[in-house]
Amino acid sequence: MASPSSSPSSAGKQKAASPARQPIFPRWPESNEESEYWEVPPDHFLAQQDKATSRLYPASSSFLDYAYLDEQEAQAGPSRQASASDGSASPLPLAELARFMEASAGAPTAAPPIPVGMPDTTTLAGADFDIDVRSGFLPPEAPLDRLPAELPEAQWEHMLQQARIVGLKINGGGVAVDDAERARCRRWRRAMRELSPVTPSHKLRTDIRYARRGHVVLTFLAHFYIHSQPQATLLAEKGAHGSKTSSTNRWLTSLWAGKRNGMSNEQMAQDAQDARDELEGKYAARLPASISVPLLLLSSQLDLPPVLTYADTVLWNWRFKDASKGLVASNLEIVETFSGAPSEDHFFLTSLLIELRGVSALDIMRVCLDECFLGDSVAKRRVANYLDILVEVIGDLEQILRDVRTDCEPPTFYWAIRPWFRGGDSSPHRVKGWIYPANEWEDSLPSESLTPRLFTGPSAGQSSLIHALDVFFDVDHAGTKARVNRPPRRAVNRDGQVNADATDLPEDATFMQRMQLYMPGQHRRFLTHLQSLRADVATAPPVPVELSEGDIPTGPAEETPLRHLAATTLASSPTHALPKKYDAALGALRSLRDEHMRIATLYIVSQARSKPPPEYAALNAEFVGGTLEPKQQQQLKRRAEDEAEEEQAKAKAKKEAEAMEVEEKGAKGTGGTNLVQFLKACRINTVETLLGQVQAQAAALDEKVGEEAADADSPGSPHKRRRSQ
Ligand code: HEM
Repeated sequence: MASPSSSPSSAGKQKAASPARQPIFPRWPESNEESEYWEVPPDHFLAQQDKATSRLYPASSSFLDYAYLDEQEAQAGPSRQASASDGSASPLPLAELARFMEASAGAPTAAPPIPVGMPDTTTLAGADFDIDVRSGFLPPEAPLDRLPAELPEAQWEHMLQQARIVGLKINGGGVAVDDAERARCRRWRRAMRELSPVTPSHKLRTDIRYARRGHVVLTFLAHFYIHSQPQATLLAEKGAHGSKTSSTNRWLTSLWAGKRNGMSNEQMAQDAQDARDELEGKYAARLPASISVPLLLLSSQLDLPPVLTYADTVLWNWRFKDASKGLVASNLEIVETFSGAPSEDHFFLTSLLIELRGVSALDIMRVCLDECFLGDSVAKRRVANYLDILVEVIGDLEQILRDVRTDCEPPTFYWAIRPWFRGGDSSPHRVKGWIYPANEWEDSLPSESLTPRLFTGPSAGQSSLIHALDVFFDVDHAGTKARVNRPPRRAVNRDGQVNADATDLPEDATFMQRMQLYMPGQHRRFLTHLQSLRADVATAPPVPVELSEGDIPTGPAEETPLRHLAATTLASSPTHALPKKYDAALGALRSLRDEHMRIATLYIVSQARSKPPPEYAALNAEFVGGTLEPKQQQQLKRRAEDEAEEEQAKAKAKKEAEAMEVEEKGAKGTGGTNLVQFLKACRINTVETLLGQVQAQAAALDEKVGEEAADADSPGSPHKRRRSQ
């Protein structure tokens, strides 16, 4: 809470000082500012990504060298250099590509000057951050839903279409999948390996809509390729311990190899080898060059990691049902799914509709920020009114989220959809990380000589909208700020030095920060920009009762404009509506998180405790590639089920023992914070941002909702897994 000693005069001071104040941020974010904010450690995937790119194109630094690609491309269209507005032939920073495109498409290249002393909140819906006043974080035009046949990249579309025709199944499919189907899927994966990589053509390099579609297709192919392979772990583990399974399986594979299925001898031998290789996990975490080479390039261009992201599954994965009706909720449909199940469509659509409704939230944030910087009595009244509308909008977001239940079945979501999303950081049994050969030479190297790279799969936690709301209200996941009854978690010592050790950050903070790295570059920069809008706090920040002056964190602890205005208003006129409205809007955000937590409990935690439906029953490796009599199949199926049950019981006992140990130690997150704790922490961070007395009440309610799920934690919490990244 704003300390009464600091607050009464600060609004006045701020206003008085404003004419002399310089704009808080430049119109275009400076790259050094960004790199300061996002110090990417050398072993981070972004750094690795740059390395991979430079291996492929040695002349490039951290960005693609388009000149090199142009040279390579026989039928290049008008060269980039010729069309670049500055006439420079040097590599174009990739993050600038979209801006360049917008500029060349006739979008305004320069904004009118910002009056001195006023922050540039116009960019909250600015083209430079790829945010549109009508569509927010969604592109205003429907994304491209297919790369045209005349482009070389059409081969990716073809393979995606084939993936659906052969019916790729998660982990090779359950026990119901027959040999012929398995063989078809194996041949699809072989075709992916045999395909020569196509580097992005001129069209994809110069038209962002094409580049985005390319990323969508390649990331779907990547996840199809990795996750449709049979789970070979059981076999590998048992084989390593000399169990019979390995030899049984060899027998099955050779038995299967005796079937012709219309293949030549050579093809049969090849396929039998593939079946063995897949069972041994040879390709389990290694992308073929036909996917990884263009994916690394396009990812670099779009400033995204080379993995399926929220942008691929939601932001760029929709079309109009009827082009003439435009961007209205009832007129949108999802383009790509893995399972083809209506539940998956609805799952993505829920997020899409949230983004669409969120456009109003962005608009309100923008006008509020304008008013905050004026900060006079009229502005305060206006902000209070805008916050009323924001409560309604956030309420709508909650309703949309609640409605996910209408058409998305929890078991289908958990067993048939979610497993496709896993990134390389969360393969439950296999070696962590995926291998991305960066060129054909690397593709010929054995996996052991290449470094696996860790990426997280898509999560709506990558939605810039929710992050933007957090920043706007000043919800502090990093724990660097003092809040009522809460000292900053990242302590400042008596000498005033901030303990900047990242390992001290709570996991909810590192997760939220990491999620920003999976957003399209421009959206990430938008959040950085939004975070840079600080109230110019002339007076000392509030001092929590337990801390003395020397403990107050510096720098990052500055308040955001809205919170500052609300806090100073509370201090100077406790009955003013503004602080109450601020708390009410935060209450709506907390309520959204309450609902989200219920959803996560229903869709993940509860499902993880239940048995999978037969069609998704864990596949025993012995089924893979084997041809069995129905009686033998039954026997093996029973054995597989017994084993799965036994393993579940063991995992449960282990987890309980771990939980008890953690409780005894009173330590938090020794083995990584679990999913429930994580979501709960996000909600607590929201509650702690409240200014008023309602906080104690809200915290109590928080506990209650938390208890609904506290004892029901997912053994495979993705959050737990992410800790290793
Ligand atoms: C069936 C629907 C959903 C389920 C099962 C679900 C599940 C989860 C889970 C397990 C997490 C923890 C982090 C992770 O593993 O990714 C998470 C985080 C998150 N999810 Fe969802 N989610 C759903 C829908 C949504 C939607 C529609 C949105 C909004 C667009 C959303 C926004 C978030 C955010 C912002 C986080 C980060 C934590 C927070 O801010 O509270 N989720 N979700």
